[in-house]
Amino acid sequence: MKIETAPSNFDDGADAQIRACLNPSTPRSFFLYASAGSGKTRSLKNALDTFRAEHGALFRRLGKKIAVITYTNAAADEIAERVGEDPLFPISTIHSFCWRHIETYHNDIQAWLLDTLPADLAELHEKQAKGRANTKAAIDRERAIASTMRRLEWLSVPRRFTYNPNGDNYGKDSLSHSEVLKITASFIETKPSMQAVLVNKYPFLLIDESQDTNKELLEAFFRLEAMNNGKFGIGLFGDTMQRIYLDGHPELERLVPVDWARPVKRLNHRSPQRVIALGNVLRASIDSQNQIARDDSEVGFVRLFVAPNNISDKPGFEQRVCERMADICSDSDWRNEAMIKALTLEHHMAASRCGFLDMFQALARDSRLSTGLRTGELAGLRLFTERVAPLIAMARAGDKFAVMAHLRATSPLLKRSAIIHTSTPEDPLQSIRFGVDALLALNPEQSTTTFLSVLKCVAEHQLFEIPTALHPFVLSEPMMAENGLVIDDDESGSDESIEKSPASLEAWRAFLETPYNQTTSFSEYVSDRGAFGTHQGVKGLEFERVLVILDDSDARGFLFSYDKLFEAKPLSDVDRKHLYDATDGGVARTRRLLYVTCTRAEKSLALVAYTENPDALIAAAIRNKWFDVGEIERI
Ligand SMILES: Nc1ncnc2c1ncn2[C@@H]1O[C@H](COP(=O)(O)OP(=O)(O)OP(=O)(O)O)[C@@H](O)[C@H]1O
Repeated sequence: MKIETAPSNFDDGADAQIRACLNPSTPRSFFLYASAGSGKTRSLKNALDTFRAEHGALFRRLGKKIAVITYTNAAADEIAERVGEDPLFPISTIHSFCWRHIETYHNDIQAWLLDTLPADLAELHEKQAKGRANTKAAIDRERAIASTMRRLEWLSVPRRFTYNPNGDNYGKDSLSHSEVLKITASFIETKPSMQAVLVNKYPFLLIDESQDTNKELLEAFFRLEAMNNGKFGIGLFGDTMQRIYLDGHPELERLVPVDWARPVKRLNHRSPQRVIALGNVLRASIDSQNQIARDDSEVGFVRLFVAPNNISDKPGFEQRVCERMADICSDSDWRNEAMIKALTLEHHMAASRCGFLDMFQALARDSRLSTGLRTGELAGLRLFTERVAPLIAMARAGDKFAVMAHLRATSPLLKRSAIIHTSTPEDPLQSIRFGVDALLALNPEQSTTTFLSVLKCVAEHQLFEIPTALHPFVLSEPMMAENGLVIDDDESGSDESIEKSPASLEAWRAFLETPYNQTTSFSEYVSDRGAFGTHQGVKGLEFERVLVILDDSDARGFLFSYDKLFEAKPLSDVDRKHLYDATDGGVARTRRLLYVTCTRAEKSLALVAYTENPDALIAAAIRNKWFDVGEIERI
C-alpha cells in the first residue's frame, strides 16, 4: 500500500498560524484537529514556548495567563512535563479548572441546586411509577427519593459547598463531578461577573483532547468567545476520530465558527508507513483526513491474525502470534513480553482476562458510571480499592503498625471525637480490633464473599465512611447516623448525584452481589499495573510493538462489536439506522477505538481477531482494503 511522503518540516505552517492567533493585541480562536501522531501536543508546547518568548513579559506585568485544560490528571501531568511548570500557563484538568472558578459562589450554587434537584426528583418518581413495586430496584429508588428530598430540605437554609476534583466527594456539602461541570457551564452563560473574570484573567484558553470535553461546557465557552470577540481566544486541540468518552461533543467540527483559524497538520511523525495507511483507511468513512508519512520513515509491518472465537487457549495463541511477528519483522523483541504493548479494545476483555469481569459488568451496565468505572475513580469503588483492600492486606500480613497508619489516615474510628465517644476508656482501640477481625472472618479471599457482605461489615463496625452511592444498601444506616461517626444521610449529602440516579442504583446493587475478591485485579488494572492496557489508558502514548486484541465474546456489551465492524456479523436495524443517519452507534464507536489503538504503533502492529466467522471477516478485511491477502494469517 503506497503512501505519500514529505519532509519533516512539512507542517511547520500550522505552528506559525497558531502563533499568529496567540497575539494579545489581536486574539483569534483556532481549531487544530489532526490525526494521530501528527504532533498536536507538540504544537501545543511550541505555541506556549513561543508565546513565553514573545509576550511572556507583557502578560506577567498585566497579571494575565493562558489557561491550559485537558481531560485527565495524567494528560495534565504529561503537558506540564513537556512544557515545564510556569505560572504563566496554569495547566489543569477540566474539573479542577471549573471548581476553581465557581467555588466562591455558594449562594448561586445553592440556587442552581434548588432549581435542578426537583427535576431529578420528578425523574425518580416517574421511574418509580412505571417500575414494578416491591422489587429491590423499587426499594432503592424509594431511598434515593427520600435522599433527594432530604437534600432539598438541607438546602432550605444557606449552605456552603465543597468538591474534590480527584475523586471522593463524601459529605452532605459536597458536589458531584457532573454537577460542577453543569454549574460552571450555566454560570459562564448567565453571570457577567464570571465572564469578566475569565476573559480578563485568561485572554487565551487552550483545550487539549477537546473531542472529550463535556459538551455543555464547550458550548458555554463558544458563546463566551462569541461575546468577547477580539478580547478572548480559544484554541482547541484534538481529533474527532479519537473521541472516547460519551461526554464529548459528537459534532464539534460543525459547531466551530467560520472565522476561527483552522491550521492543518497532515504529516504523521510517529508511525511507519504501513500503520499510517491503515489509520487512513479506518477513518476514511468518517472524515477526509488523509495522513502522509515522513520521507525518512520506514515501511513497517502490519498483520492480522484471525481465529475462531471459541478456541480454547487464547493466551497461547497470542504468544504464537508474537513469535510469528518476531520472524516476520526480524525483530526478536517480539519474543520479549516487556517490549510489547498488548491493547484490548474494550475493558470487558481485560476484565475477563484479569479476573474482575463480574464486578465490572455489573457497573458497566449503567453508561453514566462508565468513566468513573474505567478510571477507578467512583467513590463507591474507591471504598474497596483504596480503603478496605489495603486494610485487609495489612491485617493479613500481621502488620499492626501499617494497619494503624492506614486507619489513622482514612477511618472515622480514629478521629478524636470518635475515640472519646465510642471506645471504652481502658482500650480505645477495641472497636478497631473488632472491626478488623470481623472483616477477616468474612474470608474476603473466597469468591463466596460478596462486596455487600464486606460493605455491611465496614458499616456495622464504622471502619470507613460509606460513600453516598452505597448508603441505600447499608441496612444499619440509622445506627450509623445515631452516633454521628459515619456521614449521616438522614440529612443527605449530595456526593455523586449520578451515582444515585435510579439506573445507577440498580448497577450498584448488582455490583454488590459480585465477589469481593475481584477488587485486587481491578485496582491493578485501573492503576495500569496490570499486563493489559486499553484505549483510554494509551491515548496520547506510543509504543514500538503493539498487539491489539479484538474479541466480542469477551466484550459482551452492546456498545462495541468488532465482528460488526469487520462485517463478520450482520448489522441490526439500530446499527443501520445509525449508519444511515450518520449518528453515533456501536459500529462507529468500535471503529474509533480500533483507530486509537492501532495508531499507537511506532514500528510494527499485530491485530488478533477472534470471530464468529473467520471467512467473512477475512473477506471483508481484504474487500475494504484494510489488509492485503499476504498480511492475513488464520488458524
Ligand atoms: N515536528 C516534529 N518533528 C519530530 N518529531 C515530532 C514532530 N512532531 C511530533 N513529533 C513526534 O511524533 C510523536 C507524536 O507527537 P504528539 O504526541 O505530539 O502527537 P499527537 O498528535 O498529540 O498524537 P495523538 O493524537 O496520537 O495522541 C511524538 O513522539 C513527537 O515527539
